[in-house]
Amino acid sequence: MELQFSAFLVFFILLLSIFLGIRVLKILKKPSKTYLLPPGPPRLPLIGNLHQIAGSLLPYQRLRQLSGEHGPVMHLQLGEVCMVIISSADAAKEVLKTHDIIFASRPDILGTSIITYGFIDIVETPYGKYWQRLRRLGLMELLSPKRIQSSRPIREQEVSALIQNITHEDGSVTNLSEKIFSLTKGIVARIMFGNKVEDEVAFTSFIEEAGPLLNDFPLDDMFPSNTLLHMISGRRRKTENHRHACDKILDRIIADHVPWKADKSKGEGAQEDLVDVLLGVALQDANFDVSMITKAIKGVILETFIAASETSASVIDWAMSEMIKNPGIMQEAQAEVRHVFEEKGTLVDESCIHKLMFLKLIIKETLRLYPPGPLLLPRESIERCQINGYEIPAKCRTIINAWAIGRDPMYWRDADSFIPKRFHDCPIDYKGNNFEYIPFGSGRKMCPGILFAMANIELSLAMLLYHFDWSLPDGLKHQDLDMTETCSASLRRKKNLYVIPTPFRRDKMPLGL
Ligand code: HEM
Repeated sequence: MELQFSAFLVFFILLLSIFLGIRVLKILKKPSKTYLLPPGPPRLPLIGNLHQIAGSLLPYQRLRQLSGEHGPVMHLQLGEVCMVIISSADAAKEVLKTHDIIFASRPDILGTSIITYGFIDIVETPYGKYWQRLRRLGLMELLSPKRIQSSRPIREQEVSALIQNITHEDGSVTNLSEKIFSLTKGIVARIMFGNKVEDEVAFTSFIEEAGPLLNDFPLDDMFPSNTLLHMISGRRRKTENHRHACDKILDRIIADHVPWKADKSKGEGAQEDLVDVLLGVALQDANFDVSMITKAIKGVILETFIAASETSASVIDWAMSEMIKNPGIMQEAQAEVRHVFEEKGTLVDESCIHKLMFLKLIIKETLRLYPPGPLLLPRESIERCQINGYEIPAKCRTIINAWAIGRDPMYWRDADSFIPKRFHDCPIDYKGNNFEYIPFGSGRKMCPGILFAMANIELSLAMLLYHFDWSLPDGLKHQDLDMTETCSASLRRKKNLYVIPTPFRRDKMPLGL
Protein backbone atom coordinates (compact mmCIF):
# COMPACT_ATOMS: atom_id res chain seq x y z
CA MET A 1 0.00 0.00 0.00
CA GLU A 2 2.82 2.33 1.05
CA LEU A 3 4.71 1.44 -2.13
CA GLN A 4 1.64 2.10 -4.21
CA PHE A 5 1.21 5.52 -2.55
CA SER A 6 4.92 6.46 -3.19
CA ALA A 7 4.63 5.45 -6.84
CA PHE A 8 1.49 7.55 -7.16
CA LEU A 9 3.28 10.50 -5.50
CA VAL A 10 6.27 10.25 -7.85
CA PHE A 11 3.92 9.99 -10.83
CA PHE A 12 1.92 12.99 -9.58
CA ILE A 13 5.06 15.14 -9.03
CA LEU A 14 6.34 14.16 -12.49
CA LEU A 15 3.02 15.11 -14.07
CA LEU A 16 2.94 18.40 -12.17
CA SER A 17 6.53 19.22 -13.22
CA ILE A 18 5.73 18.54 -16.88
CA PHE A 19 2.59 20.65 -16.64
CA LEU A 20 4.42 23.53 -14.88
CA GLY A 21 7.37 23.23 -17.29
CA ILE A 22 5.05 23.62 -20.27
CA ARG A 23 3.35 26.63 -18.61
CA VAL A 24 6.71 28.30 -17.86
CA LEU A 25 7.92 27.68 -21.41
CA LYS A 26 4.70 29.16 -22.78
CA ILE A 27 5.00 32.24 -20.54
CA LEU A 28 8.65 32.74 -21.50
CA LYS A 29 7.87 32.35 -25.17
CA LYS A 30 4.74 34.48 -25.23
CA PRO A 31 6.16 38.03 -25.01
CA SER A 32 8.69 37.47 -27.77
CA LYS A 33 5.89 36.42 -30.10
CA THR A 34 3.24 38.95 -29.33
CA TYR A 35 4.83 41.81 -27.41
CA LEU A 36 8.39 42.59 -28.47
CA LEU A 37 9.35 46.01 -27.20
CA PRO A 38 12.14 47.79 -29.11
CA PRO A 39 15.61 47.15 -27.73
CA GLY A 40 17.12 49.53 -25.20
CA PRO A 41 19.78 49.75 -22.52
CA PRO A 42 19.35 47.66 -19.34
CA ARG A 43 17.30 49.39 -16.66
CA LEU A 44 17.58 49.92 -12.93
CA PRO A 45 14.62 49.39 -10.62
CA LEU A 46 12.45 52.48 -10.11
CA ILE A 47 14.45 54.94 -12.25
CA GLY A 48 14.69 52.70 -15.32
CA ASN A 49 17.08 54.35 -17.80
CA LEU A 50 17.08 57.82 -16.27
CA HIS A 51 20.73 57.56 -15.24
CA GLN A 52 21.69 56.82 -18.85
CA ILE A 53 20.33 60.06 -20.30
CA ALA A 54 21.91 62.27 -17.65
CA GLY A 55 25.36 63.73 -18.31
CA SER A 56 27.15 66.50 -20.09
CA LEU A 57 25.67 65.89 -23.55
CA LEU A 58 22.47 67.62 -24.62
CA PRO A 59 19.44 65.26 -24.65
CA TYR A 60 19.33 64.84 -28.45
CA GLN A 61 23.11 64.19 -28.58
CA ARG A 62 22.91 61.58 -25.81
CA LEU A 63 19.92 59.91 -27.46
CA ARG A 64 21.83 59.66 -30.74
CA GLN A 65 24.70 58.01 -28.88
CA LEU A 66 22.37 55.48 -27.22
CA SER A 67 20.53 54.78 -30.49
CA GLY A 68 23.91 54.06 -32.10
CA GLU A 69 24.24 51.18 -29.59
CA HIS A 70 20.63 49.96 -29.47
CA GLY A 71 19.11 50.76 -32.85
CA PRO A 72 16.96 53.40 -34.58
CA VAL A 73 13.83 52.29 -32.70
CA MET A 74 14.86 52.28 -29.06
CA HIS A 75 12.86 51.78 -25.89
CA LEU A 76 13.67 53.69 -22.71
CA GLN A 77 11.89 53.49 -19.39
CA LEU A 78 12.34 56.88 -17.79
CA GLY A 79 10.92 56.59 -14.28
CA GLU A 80 7.22 55.89 -14.82
CA VAL A 81 7.29 56.99 -18.46
CA CYS A 82 7.56 54.55 -21.37
CA MET A 83 9.45 56.24 -24.16
CA VAL A 84 10.40 55.24 -27.69
CA ILE A 85 13.14 57.10 -29.53
CA ILE A 86 13.10 57.14 -33.33
CA SER A 87 16.40 57.87 -35.10
CA SER A 88 16.03 56.77 -38.72
CA ALA A 89 14.11 58.12 -41.71
CA ASP A 90 12.29 54.77 -42.23
CA ALA A 91 11.05 54.56 -38.68
CA ALA A 92 10.13 58.29 -38.65
CA LYS A 93 8.01 57.66 -41.76
CA GLU A 94 6.20 54.81 -39.96
CA VAL A 95 5.36 57.10 -37.03
CA LEU A 96 4.60 60.32 -38.91
CA LYS A 97 2.94 58.90 -42.03
CA THR A 98 1.91 55.22 -41.80
CA HIS A 99 0.55 55.53 -38.23
CA ASP A 100 0.00 59.28 -38.26
CA ILE A 101 -3.38 59.13 -36.45
CA ILE A 102 -2.08 56.89 -33.67
CA PHE A 103 0.76 59.34 -32.97
CA ALA A 104 -1.17 62.59 -33.50
CA SER A 105 -1.53 63.30 -29.77
CA ARG A 106 0.86 65.15 -27.51
CA PRO A 107 1.64 63.88 -24.00
CA ASP A 108 0.51 65.90 -21.00
CA ILE A 109 3.90 67.28 -20.02
CA LEU A 110 4.71 69.97 -17.52
CA GLY A 111 5.89 72.61 -20.02
CA THR A 112 2.87 72.34 -22.33
CA SER A 113 0.50 72.18 -19.40
CA ILE A 114 1.80 75.43 -17.92
CA ILE A 115 2.03 77.27 -21.23
CA THR A 116 -1.50 76.26 -22.24
CA TYR A 117 -3.04 76.93 -18.83
CA GLY A 118 -3.69 73.26 -18.10
CA PHE A 119 -4.13 71.84 -21.58
CA ILE A 120 -5.83 68.67 -20.42
CA ASP A 121 -8.27 70.42 -18.07
CA ILE A 122 -9.55 72.58 -20.87
CA VAL A 123 -9.72 69.72 -23.35
CA GLU A 124 -11.71 67.64 -20.88
CA THR A 125 -14.29 70.35 -20.26
CA PRO A 126 -17.03 71.06 -22.79
CA TYR A 127 -14.74 73.82 -23.99
CA GLY A 128 -12.22 71.29 -25.36
CA LYS A 129 -13.48 71.22 -28.93
CA TYR A 130 -14.30 74.89 -28.74
CA TRP A 131 -10.78 75.79 -27.78
CA GLN A 132 -9.40 73.60 -30.56
CA ARG A 133 -11.65 75.47 -32.97
CA LEU A 134 -10.41 78.79 -31.64
CA ARG A 135 -6.86 77.68 -32.03
CA ARG A 136 -7.29 76.23 -35.50
CA LEU A 137 -9.15 79.23 -36.86
CA GLY A 138 -6.78 81.68 -35.22
CA LEU A 139 -3.70 79.97 -36.55
CA MET A 140 -5.14 79.44 -40.00
CA GLU A 141 -5.96 83.13 -40.13
CA LEU A 142 -2.54 84.17 -38.86
CA LEU A 143 -0.63 81.75 -41.04
CA SER A 144 -2.51 81.94 -44.35
CA PRO A 145 -0.50 83.18 -47.39
CA LYS A 146 -2.84 86.19 -47.60
CA ARG A 147 -2.17 87.15 -43.99
CA ILE A 148 1.57 86.69 -44.44
CA GLN A 149 1.48 88.94 -47.49
CA SER A 150 -0.51 91.60 -45.64
CA SER A 151 1.95 91.64 -42.72
CA ARG A 152 4.82 92.54 -45.05
CA PRO A 153 4.98 96.22 -43.95
CA ILE A 154 5.48 95.15 -40.31
CA ARG A 155 8.40 92.89 -41.25
CA GLU A 156 9.97 95.58 -43.42
CA GLN A 157 9.62 98.27 -40.72
CA GLU A 158 11.10 96.07 -37.99
CA VAL A 159 14.02 94.90 -40.15
CA SER A 160 14.64 98.46 -41.28
CA ALA A 161 14.80 99.59 -37.62
CA LEU A 162 17.31 96.83 -36.89
CA ILE A 163 19.51 97.85 -39.82
CA GLN A 164 19.51 101.47 -38.64
CA ASN A 165 20.32 100.37 -35.10
CA ILE A 166 23.29 98.25 -36.25
CA THR A 167 24.49 101.05 -38.56
CA HIS A 168 25.02 103.19 -35.44
CA GLU A 169 27.37 100.52 -34.12
CA ASP A 170 29.66 100.84 -37.13
CA GLY A 171 33.03 99.27 -36.26
CA SER A 172 32.17 98.36 -32.65
CA VAL A 173 31.45 94.96 -31.15
CA THR A 174 27.76 94.05 -31.38
CA ASN A 175 25.81 91.28 -29.68
CA LEU A 176 24.11 90.13 -32.88
CA SER A 177 22.29 87.18 -31.26
CA GLU A 178 20.50 89.47 -28.82
CA LYS A 179 19.43 91.81 -31.62
CA ILE A 180 18.14 88.94 -33.76
CA PHE A 181 16.04 87.45 -30.93
CA SER A 182 14.63 90.88 -30.13
CA LEU A 183 13.83 91.46 -33.83
CA THR A 184 11.75 88.29 -34.25
CA LYS A 185 9.92 88.89 -30.95
CA GLY A 186 9.05 92.39 -32.21
CA ILE A 187 7.77 91.15 -35.58
CA VAL A 188 5.76 88.28 -34.09
CA ALA A 189 4.24 90.44 -31.33
CA ARG A 190 3.14 93.15 -33.77
CA ILE A 191 1.58 90.62 -36.13
CA MET A 192 -0.06 88.66 -33.31
CA PHE A 193 -1.40 91.42 -31.09
CA GLY A 194 -0.74 94.68 -32.86
CA ASN A 195 2.03 95.95 -30.63
CA LYS A 196 5.46 95.06 -29.33
CA VAL A 197 5.55 93.18 -26.03
CA GLU A 198 5.31 95.81 -23.31
CA ASP A 199 7.60 94.03 -20.88
CA GLU A 200 9.94 91.92 -22.99
CA VAL A 201 11.95 90.90 -19.91
CA ALA A 202 8.95 89.14 -18.34
CA PHE A 203 8.26 87.26 -21.56
CA THR A 204 11.89 86.33 -22.03
CA SER A 205 12.21 85.01 -18.45
CA PHE A 206 9.10 82.93 -18.96
CA ILE A 207 10.37 81.47 -22.22
CA GLU A 208 13.71 80.69 -20.56
CA GLU A 209 11.95 78.82 -17.74
CA ALA A 210 9.31 77.05 -19.82
CA GLY A 211 11.53 76.26 -22.81
CA PRO A 212 13.65 73.53 -21.24
CA LEU A 213 10.46 71.87 -19.96
CA LEU A 214 9.47 71.30 -23.58
CA ASN A 215 12.78 69.94 -24.84
CA ASP A 216 14.36 68.42 -21.75
CA PHE A 217 13.44 65.42 -19.59
CA PRO A 218 12.78 67.04 -16.19
CA LEU A 219 12.79 64.50 -13.37
CA ASP A 220 9.37 65.43 -12.00
CA ASP A 221 7.86 64.90 -15.46
CA MET A 222 9.14 61.32 -15.42
CA PHE A 223 7.17 60.54 -12.25
CA PRO A 224 3.78 62.09 -13.01
CA SER A 225 2.09 60.35 -10.06
CA ASN A 226 4.63 61.53 -7.47
CA THR A 227 3.23 64.79 -6.14
CA LEU A 228 5.91 65.01 -3.45
CA LEU A 229 8.63 65.14 -6.10
CA HIS A 230 6.73 67.90 -7.89
CA MET A 231 6.57 69.88 -4.65
CA ILE A 232 10.28 69.37 -3.88
CA SER A 233 11.50 70.25 -7.38
CA GLY A 234 9.53 73.52 -7.33
CA ARG A 235 9.79 73.77 -11.14
CA ARG A 236 6.07 74.02 -11.64
CA ARG A 237 5.76 76.82 -9.08
CA LYS A 238 8.73 78.70 -10.50
CA THR A 239 7.51 78.49 -14.08
CA GLU A 240 3.97 79.38 -13.06
CA ASN A 241 5.27 82.45 -11.24
CA HIS A 242 6.95 83.59 -14.44
CA ARG A 243 3.75 82.92 -16.32
CA HIS A 244 1.80 85.07 -13.85
CA ALA A 245 4.10 87.96 -14.77
CA CYS A 246 3.17 87.40 -18.43
CA ASP A 247 -0.49 87.08 -17.40
CA LYS A 248 -0.75 90.73 -16.53
CA ILE A 249 0.65 91.73 -19.92
CA LEU A 250 -1.60 89.28 -21.74
CA ASP A 251 -4.68 90.46 -19.79
CA ARG A 252 -3.93 94.02 -20.84
CA ILE A 253 -3.47 92.96 -24.47
CA ILE A 254 -6.84 91.19 -24.46
CA ALA A 255 -8.56 94.05 -22.62
CA ASP A 256 -7.26 96.51 -25.24
CA HIS A 257 -8.80 94.38 -27.97
CA VAL A 258 -12.18 93.64 -26.36
CA PRO A 259 -14.04 96.98 -26.42
CA TRP A 260 -13.90 97.60 -30.14
CA LYS A 261 -14.59 93.94 -30.88
CA ALA A 262 -17.75 93.99 -28.77
CA ASP A 263 -19.16 97.16 -30.34
CA LYS A 264 -17.64 96.39 -33.77
CA SER A 265 -16.18 99.92 -33.94
CA LYS A 266 -12.68 99.22 -35.21
CA GLY A 267 -13.78 100.24 -38.65
CA GLU A 268 -13.71 98.86 -42.15
CA GLY A 269 -10.41 97.86 -43.67
CA ALA A 270 -8.53 97.86 -40.36
CA GLN A 271 -5.96 95.08 -40.07
CA GLU A 272 -7.05 92.32 -37.66
CA ASP A 273 -4.41 90.58 -35.58
CA LEU A 274 -4.46 87.12 -33.97
CA VAL A 275 -6.18 88.34 -30.80
CA ASP A 276 -8.90 90.03 -32.87
CA VAL A 277 -9.53 86.83 -34.78
CA LEU A 278 -9.63 84.68 -31.63
CA LEU A 279 -12.02 87.08 -29.89
CA GLY A 280 -14.14 87.21 -33.01
CA VAL A 281 -14.59 83.43 -32.92
CA ALA A 282 -15.27 83.48 -29.17
CA LEU A 283 -17.92 86.19 -29.43
CA GLN A 284 -19.92 84.13 -31.91
CA ASP A 285 -20.68 81.70 -29.10
CA ALA A 286 -23.87 82.27 -27.13
CA ASN A 287 -22.35 80.65 -24.01
CA PHE A 288 -19.33 82.95 -24.09
CA ASP A 289 -17.51 82.46 -20.77
CA VAL A 290 -15.09 85.36 -20.42
CA SER A 291 -12.77 83.78 -17.88
CA MET A 292 -12.46 80.45 -19.72
CA ILE A 293 -12.02 82.04 -23.13
CA THR A 294 -9.50 84.54 -21.82
CA LYS A 295 -7.42 81.63 -20.50
CA ALA A 296 -7.71 79.76 -23.77
CA ILE A 297 -6.70 82.80 -25.80
CA LYS A 298 -3.76 83.52 -23.50
CA GLY A 299 -2.62 79.92 -23.94
CA VAL A 300 -2.77 80.18 -27.73
CA ILE A 301 -0.91 83.52 -27.68
CA LEU A 302 1.89 82.23 -25.46
CA GLU A 303 2.27 78.98 -27.36
CA THR A 304 2.36 80.69 -30.73
CA PHE A 305 4.67 83.44 -29.51
CA ILE A 306 7.24 80.88 -28.34
CA ALA A 307 6.78 78.69 -31.44
CA ALA A 308 7.17 81.61 -33.82
CA SER A 309 9.78 83.95 -32.34
CA GLU A 310 12.39 81.62 -30.82
CA THR A 311 12.59 79.22 -33.75
CA SER A 312 13.02 81.82 -36.49
CA ALA A 313 15.59 83.75 -34.46
CA SER A 314 17.73 80.69 -33.83
CA VAL A 315 17.78 79.88 -37.57
CA ILE A 316 18.92 83.44 -38.43
CA ASP A 317 21.56 83.32 -35.67
CA TRP A 318 22.97 79.95 -36.82
CA ALA A 319 22.93 80.93 -40.50
CA MET A 320 24.92 84.11 -39.70
CA SER A 321 27.33 82.09 -37.53
CA GLU A 322 27.93 79.49 -40.26
CA MET A 323 28.50 82.19 -42.89
CA ILE A 324 30.96 84.02 -40.63
CA LYS A 325 32.73 80.72 -40.06
CA ASN A 326 32.76 80.04 -43.83
CA PRO A 327 33.73 83.36 -45.52
CA GLY A 328 33.49 81.87 -49.03
CA ILE A 329 29.79 81.10 -48.48
CA MET A 330 29.27 84.57 -46.95
CA GLN A 331 30.82 86.26 -50.00
CA GLU A 332 28.70 84.26 -52.44
CA ALA A 333 25.53 85.05 -50.47
CA GLN A 334 26.39 88.77 -50.27
CA ALA A 335 27.16 88.90 -53.99
CA GLU A 336 23.74 87.44 -54.75
CA VAL A 337 21.84 89.75 -52.39
CA ARG A 338 23.72 92.87 -53.47
CA HIS A 339 23.17 92.06 -57.12
CA VAL A 340 19.42 91.52 -56.70
CA PHE A 341 18.91 94.56 -54.47
CA GLU A 342 21.02 96.80 -56.65
CA GLU A 343 18.64 96.00 -59.52
CA LYS A 344 15.73 96.76 -57.25
CA GLY A 345 17.00 100.06 -55.94
CA THR A 346 15.17 99.96 -52.58
CA LEU A 347 16.91 98.89 -49.46
CA VAL A 348 14.49 96.97 -47.26
CA ASP A 349 12.00 95.38 -49.56
CA GLU A 350 10.53 91.90 -49.61
CA SER A 351 9.29 91.87 -53.20
CA CYS A 352 12.42 90.36 -54.77
CA ILE A 353 13.33 87.95 -51.97
CA HIS A 354 12.16 85.03 -54.15
CA LYS A 355 15.15 85.67 -56.45
CA LEU A 356 17.66 84.81 -53.72
CA MET A 357 18.20 81.18 -54.63
CA PHE A 358 21.53 80.72 -52.84
CA LEU A 359 20.12 82.23 -49.65
CA LYS A 360 17.34 79.62 -49.74
CA LEU A 361 19.99 76.86 -49.88
CA ILE A 362 21.76 78.41 -46.89
CA ILE A 363 18.52 78.38 -44.88
CA LYS A 364 17.82 74.76 -45.82
CA GLU A 365 21.30 73.68 -44.78
CA THR A 366 20.99 75.62 -41.51
CA LEU A 367 17.72 73.82 -40.75
CA ARG A 368 19.41 70.47 -41.44
CA LEU A 369 22.28 71.05 -39.01
CA TYR A 370 20.39 73.11 -36.43
CA PRO A 371 16.66 72.20 -36.43
CA PRO A 372 15.21 74.54 -33.76
CA GLY A 373 13.18 71.61 -32.39
CA PRO A 374 15.86 68.88 -32.48
CA LEU A 375 13.45 66.29 -31.05
CA LEU A 376 10.39 67.85 -32.79
CA LEU A 377 7.58 68.01 -30.21
CA PRO A 378 6.81 64.80 -28.31
CA ARG A 379 3.99 62.57 -29.52
CA GLU A 380 2.06 59.90 -27.62
CA SER A 381 0.59 56.69 -29.04
CA ILE A 382 -3.16 56.41 -28.42
CA GLU A 383 -3.15 52.64 -29.04
CA ARG A 384 -0.72 49.74 -29.54
CA CYS A 385 0.94 49.49 -32.91
CA GLN A 386 4.05 48.15 -34.62
CA ILE A 387 7.03 50.19 -35.80
CA ASN A 388 9.76 48.37 -37.73
CA GLY A 389 8.40 45.07 -36.35
CA TYR A 390 8.51 46.22 -32.72
CA GLU A 391 5.47 46.61 -30.54
CA ILE A 392 4.82 50.16 -29.26
CA PRO A 393 2.43 50.12 -26.30
CA ALA A 394 -0.46 52.56 -25.96
CA LYS A 395 0.34 55.84 -24.14
CA CYS A 396 4.01 55.54 -25.01
CA ARG A 397 5.82 58.87 -25.39
CA THR A 398 7.42 58.93 -28.83
CA ILE A 399 10.35 61.14 -29.63
CA ILE A 400 11.75 61.67 -33.14
CA ASN A 401 15.39 62.69 -33.14
CA ALA A 402 15.25 64.98 -36.21
CA TRP A 403 18.67 66.40 -35.35
CA ALA A 404 20.29 62.94 -35.45
CA ILE A 405 18.51 62.00 -38.69
CA GLY A 406 19.60 65.28 -40.31
CA ARG A 407 23.23 64.50 -39.45
CA ASP A 408 23.19 60.78 -40.26
CA PRO A 409 26.02 59.87 -42.72
CA MET A 410 23.69 57.18 -44.11
CA TYR A 411 21.67 59.98 -45.76
CA TRP A 412 24.11 62.89 -45.90
CA ARG A 413 27.63 63.00 -47.30
CA ASP A 414 30.02 64.91 -45.06
CA ALA A 415 27.08 65.14 -42.68
CA ASP A 416 28.49 67.55 -40.08
CA SER A 417 29.78 70.11 -42.60
CA PHE A 418 27.89 73.21 -43.71
CA ILE A 419 27.46 72.74 -47.48
CA PRO A 420 24.41 74.70 -48.74
CA LYS A 421 25.01 73.56 -52.32
CA ARG A 422 24.11 69.98 -51.40
CA PHE A 423 20.49 71.16 -51.79
CA HIS A 424 21.10 72.56 -55.29
CA ASP A 425 19.10 70.55 -57.85
CA CYS A 426 18.06 68.27 -55.01
CA PRO A 427 14.39 67.31 -54.60
CA ILE A 428 14.67 67.00 -50.80
CA ASP A 429 12.52 69.62 -49.10
CA TYR A 430 11.31 70.39 -45.58
CA LYS A 431 7.62 69.99 -46.41
CA GLY A 432 7.32 66.69 -44.55
CA ASN A 433 7.68 64.21 -47.43
CA ASN A 434 11.41 63.48 -47.11
CA PHE A 435 11.91 61.78 -43.78
CA GLU A 436 15.69 62.22 -43.74
CA TYR A 437 15.00 65.96 -43.44
CA ILE A 438 12.13 66.93 -41.10
CA PRO A 439 12.94 70.21 -39.30
CA PHE A 440 9.20 71.09 -39.32
CA GLY A 441 8.00 67.54 -38.54
CA SER A 442 5.49 65.81 -40.77
CA GLY A 443 1.90 64.58 -40.89
CA ARG A 444 -1.17 66.13 -39.31
CA LYS A 445 0.78 67.64 -36.38
CA MET A 446 3.41 69.15 -38.64
CA CYS A 447 4.36 72.78 -38.01
CA PRO A 448 1.75 75.09 -39.57
CA GLY A 449 4.11 78.10 -39.49
CA ILE A 450 6.55 77.38 -42.35
CA LEU A 451 5.49 80.31 -44.56
CA PHE A 452 5.43 82.69 -41.61
CA ALA A 453 8.88 81.55 -40.48
CA MET A 454 10.44 81.74 -43.93
CA ALA A 455 9.14 85.27 -44.51
CA ASN A 456 10.89 86.45 -41.33
CA ILE A 457 14.09 84.47 -41.84
CA GLU A 458 14.64 85.35 -45.50
CA LEU A 459 14.08 89.10 -45.17
CA SER A 460 16.21 89.42 -42.01
CA LEU A 461 19.12 87.45 -43.43
CA ALA A 462 19.01 89.19 -46.80
CA MET A 463 19.17 92.60 -45.16
CA LEU A 464 21.96 91.67 -42.73
CA LEU A 465 23.95 90.40 -45.71
CA TYR A 466 23.18 93.37 -47.93
CA HIS A 467 23.89 96.20 -45.50
CA PHE A 468 26.99 95.01 -43.66
CA ASP A 469 30.29 93.25 -43.91
CA TRP A 470 31.02 91.25 -40.78
CA SER A 471 34.19 90.45 -38.88
CA LEU A 472 35.02 88.84 -35.54
CA PRO A 473 36.32 90.82 -32.54
CA ASP A 474 39.67 90.44 -30.72
CA GLY A 475 41.47 89.03 -33.75
CA LEU A 476 39.40 85.82 -33.52
CA LYS A 477 39.86 83.72 -36.67
CA HIS A 478 36.68 82.69 -38.49
CA GLN A 479 37.53 78.99 -38.19
CA ASP A 480 37.80 79.36 -34.39
CA LEU A 481 34.27 80.68 -33.90
CA ASP A 482 32.65 78.69 -31.07
CA MET A 483 29.62 76.80 -32.39
CA THR A 484 28.61 75.05 -29.15
CA GLU A 485 24.89 74.37 -28.97
CA THR A 486 22.42 74.61 -26.14
CA CYS A 487 18.72 73.85 -26.06
CA SER A 488 15.99 75.66 -24.18
CA ALA A 489 12.86 76.68 -26.08
CA SER A 490 14.89 76.03 -29.24
CA LEU A 491 18.31 74.74 -30.27
CA ARG A 492 20.45 77.89 -30.11
CA ARG A 493 24.01 79.09 -29.71
CA LYS A 494 25.37 78.51 -26.23
CA LYS A 495 27.29 81.78 -26.38
CA ASN A 496 25.87 84.86 -28.06
CA LEU A 497 27.37 85.80 -31.42
CA TYR A 498 29.54 88.92 -31.02
CA VAL A 499 30.59 90.53 -34.31
CA ILE A 500 31.78 93.82 -35.77
CA PRO A 501 29.53 95.26 -38.48
CA THR A 502 30.93 97.54 -41.20
CA PRO A 503 28.16 99.22 -43.21
CA PHE A 504 28.27 98.46 -46.92
CA ARG A 505 28.71 101.86 -48.57
CA ARG A 506 28.18 101.31 -52.30
CA ASP A 507 24.64 102.57 -52.24
CA LYS A 508 24.07 105.94 -50.57
CA MET A 509 20.26 105.75 -50.58
CA PRO A 510 18.70 106.59 -47.19
CA LEU A 511 17.70 103.64 -45.07
CA GLY A 512 14.15 103.05 -44.00
CA LEU A 513 10.83 103.06 -45.74
C1 HEM B 1 12.06 77.88 -38.37
C2 HEM B 1 10.93 77.98 -37.75
C3 HEM B 1 10.13 76.84 -37.18
C4 HEM B 1 10.46 75.53 -37.00
C5 HEM B 1 11.76 74.84 -37.38
C6 HEM B 1 9.32 74.88 -36.41
C7 HEM B 1 9.28 73.54 -36.09
C8 HEM B 1 8.17 72.91 -35.54
C9 HEM B 1 8.13 71.52 -35.20
C10 HEM B 1 9.28 70.53 -35.38
C11 HEM B 1 6.90 71.25 -34.72
C12 HEM B 1 6.38 69.88 -34.27
C13 HEM B 1 5.95 69.12 -35.51
C14 HEM B 1 5.63 67.67 -35.28
O1 HEM B 1 5.34 67.25 -34.16
O2 HEM B 1 5.67 66.92 -36.29
C15 HEM B 1 6.15 72.49 -34.73
C16 HEM B 1 4.86 72.62 -34.31
C17 HEM B 1 4.19 73.80 -34.29
N1 HEM B 1 4.64 75.02 -34.78
FE1 HEM B 1 6.43 75.39 -35.59
N2 HEM B 1 8.31 75.79 -36.24
C18 HEM B 1 8.76 77.00 -36.72
C19 HEM B 1 8.06 78.18 -36.78
C20 HEM B 1 6.74 78.32 -36.40
C21 HEM B 1 5.98 79.52 -36.54
C22 HEM B 1 6.49 80.80 -37.18
C23 HEM B 1 4.74 79.26 -36.01
C24 HEM B 1 3.54 80.16 -35.88
C25 HEM B 1 3.44 81.39 -36.22
C26 HEM B 1 4.74 77.90 -35.55
C27 HEM B 1 3.67 77.29 -34.95
C28 HEM B 1 3.65 75.95 -34.59
C29 HEM B 1 2.51 75.32 -33.94
C30 HEM B 1 1.21 75.99 -33.54
C31 HEM B 1 2.86 73.97 -33.76
C32 HEM B 1 2.01 72.87 -33.12
C33 HEM B 1 1.26 72.12 -34.19
C34 HEM B 1 0.37 71.05 -33.59
O3 HEM B 1 0.71 70.46 -32.56
O4 HEM B 1 -0.70 70.81 -34.18
N3 HEM B 1 5.96 77.36 -35.81
N4 HEM B 1 6.95 73.48 -35.24
